[in-house]
Amino acid sequence: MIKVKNLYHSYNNDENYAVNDVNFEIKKGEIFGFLGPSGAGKSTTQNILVGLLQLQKGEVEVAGYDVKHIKDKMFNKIGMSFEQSNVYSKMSGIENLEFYRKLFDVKTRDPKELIKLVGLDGKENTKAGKYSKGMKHRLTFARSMINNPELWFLDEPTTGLDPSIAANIKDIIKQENEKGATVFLTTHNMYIADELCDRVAFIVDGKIRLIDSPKALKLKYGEKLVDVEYIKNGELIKEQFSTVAESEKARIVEVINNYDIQTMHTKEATLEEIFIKVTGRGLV
Ligand SMILES: Nc1ncnc2c1ncn2[C@@H]1O[C@H](COP(=O)(O)OP(=O)(O)OP(=O)(O)O)[C@@H](O)[C@H]1O
Repeated sequence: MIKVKNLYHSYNNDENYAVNDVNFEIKKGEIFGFLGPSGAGKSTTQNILVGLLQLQKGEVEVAGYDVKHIKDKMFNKIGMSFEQSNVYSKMSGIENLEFYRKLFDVKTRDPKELIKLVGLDGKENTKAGKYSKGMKHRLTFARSMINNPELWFLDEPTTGLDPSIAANIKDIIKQENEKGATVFLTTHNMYIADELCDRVAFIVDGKIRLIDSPKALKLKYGEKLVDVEYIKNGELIKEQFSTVAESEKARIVEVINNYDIQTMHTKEATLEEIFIKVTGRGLV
């Protein structure tokens, strides 16, 4: 669905690259997370992919189109929901969607259905200029789905939303993906990436440091430990065991068989910890 080969971009046309020899491929049906701190080169890469920035150097294919020669038809296949909500403030929510759907020459979705899906029903006739930041964000998100995109670019789709609305947005992303949409997700948020992505790329200083599935990364970088709390002689005991060392494995079984277990947790590395370990950088 996306092929990127030896991609470079310099804003000043010098050797100071915002994107520096980036390579990756995204298969149909994948949710691919592009993760990195501020200034890493995420937006620059994404903007080249969707034609907002001109390709300077490298090869980029998006939904079967070479972005060197972008055809209008490519936009029938893609959807974009970026962090800066750019809705028309003098139009209502529903008018924004009705207006936008006319730009496509493929079958589009019913604006009322989309308004409901993102929880803006009851506010569909209010001018978008009167919407809160989160509501504008949801309207932009709904708008990005109007052409049933095969390839969906999402930039920080849950940032600034309250937890229940963010959970709803995550569910919609999962549902659309199950229906076949390929997702390119740009974020600093490791939790959403961990929950949604089939694979993630870590990008820092314009370079991809690693691409893998969150599960494989956790297996590779996670510590094989388990924290156990149990009651012994009326006292709460906390102990940590290795799940690899034979003697400690036997001890876990012994504790389970003989004492009242209160809590038991594996010490799985978070994506954020892995990011720091791999790149030596935090995510902000
Ligand atoms: N229009 C521009 N002109 C000059 N330099 C720019 C421009 N846009 C971005 N840059 C620089 O390019 C580099 C990559 O920026 P980019 O916006 O792609 O990062 P990002 O990972 O998307 O960051 P954020 O998470 O903050 O959006 C940064 O050093 C940034 O300062």
